[in-house]
Amino acid sequence: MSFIEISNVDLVYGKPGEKSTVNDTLAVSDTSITIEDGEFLALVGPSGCGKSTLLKLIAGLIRPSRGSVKVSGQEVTCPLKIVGMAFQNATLLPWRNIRDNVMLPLEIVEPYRGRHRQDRAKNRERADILLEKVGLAGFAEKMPWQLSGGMQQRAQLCRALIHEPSILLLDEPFAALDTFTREDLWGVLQELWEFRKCTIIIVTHELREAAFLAGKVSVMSSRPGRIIKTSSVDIPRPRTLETTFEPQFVELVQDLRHHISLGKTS
Ligand SMILES: Nc1ncnc2c1ncn2[C@@H]1O[C@H](COP(=O)(O)OP(=O)(O)OP(=O)(O)O)[C@@H](O)[C@H]1O
Repeated sequence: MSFIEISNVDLVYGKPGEKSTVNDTLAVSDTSITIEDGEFLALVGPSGCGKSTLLKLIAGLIRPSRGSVKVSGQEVTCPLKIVGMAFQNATLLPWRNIRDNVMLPLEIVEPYRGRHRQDRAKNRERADILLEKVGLAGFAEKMPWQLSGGMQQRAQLCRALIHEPSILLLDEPFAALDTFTREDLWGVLQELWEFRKCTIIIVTHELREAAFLAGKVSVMSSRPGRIIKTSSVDIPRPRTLETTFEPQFVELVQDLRHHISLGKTS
């Protein structure tokens, strides 16, 4: 049994509670994939092929129209508490300082929620450890608008990890950043994964990002999306920017690009 098992899943977006119509969107079709505990998987594919939909299915935010999604052998039927998520734009609350933003999930997710008041000092310490890990020591008391986009994205990663989720889902988390900041954050995320060892699934359009970060990269076809190829990234860690110029890395990126082009025409 794998940690996450997606088996023969179809997902149709339609009007809730209404019969299916020709206007419904078949987002993913007959999609299967398994992900092991502690694995770092990247999902790549053409725009609109259903990558974010797969993340939502794993998080339990939507239910498959057909097939099954299981985590730890259990069918996913509601939003999972063991999931942390981060998206393209850092959505930090502007009226809270960085530390209080990072601590937000502890006020919402059980079992932390019930103990939040008595554990406040301990939780502050947990937030500060994570902030230090991503290079934001000393910024805990700043407000979000006092930080650059890259720094806000670092804080968002801390917020996604504060409740120690077993699964971290990242939907194009660095897409809004410039190339240099983005490449810096690859290193930060790689370190966070080494530190926490949770299962990470990242959706990205940047094939170098996928190859740098992941242990396995799955390519999806155009909509209705399905997995057309999964490649292992057998490049030793920790990976550095120099790694991205090595022949093995360049070949992998070219191969991924080739399969995405094939998936567009299939
Ligand atoms: N809530 C929704 N209602 C109706 N259709 C939707 C909904 N969410 C997504 N879709 C459609 O489902 C398809 C897959 O969308 P999804 O966001 O999963 O793709 P994606 O691969 O993540 O796209 P991108 O790379 O452009 O972000 C798209 O055609 C999209 O328009």
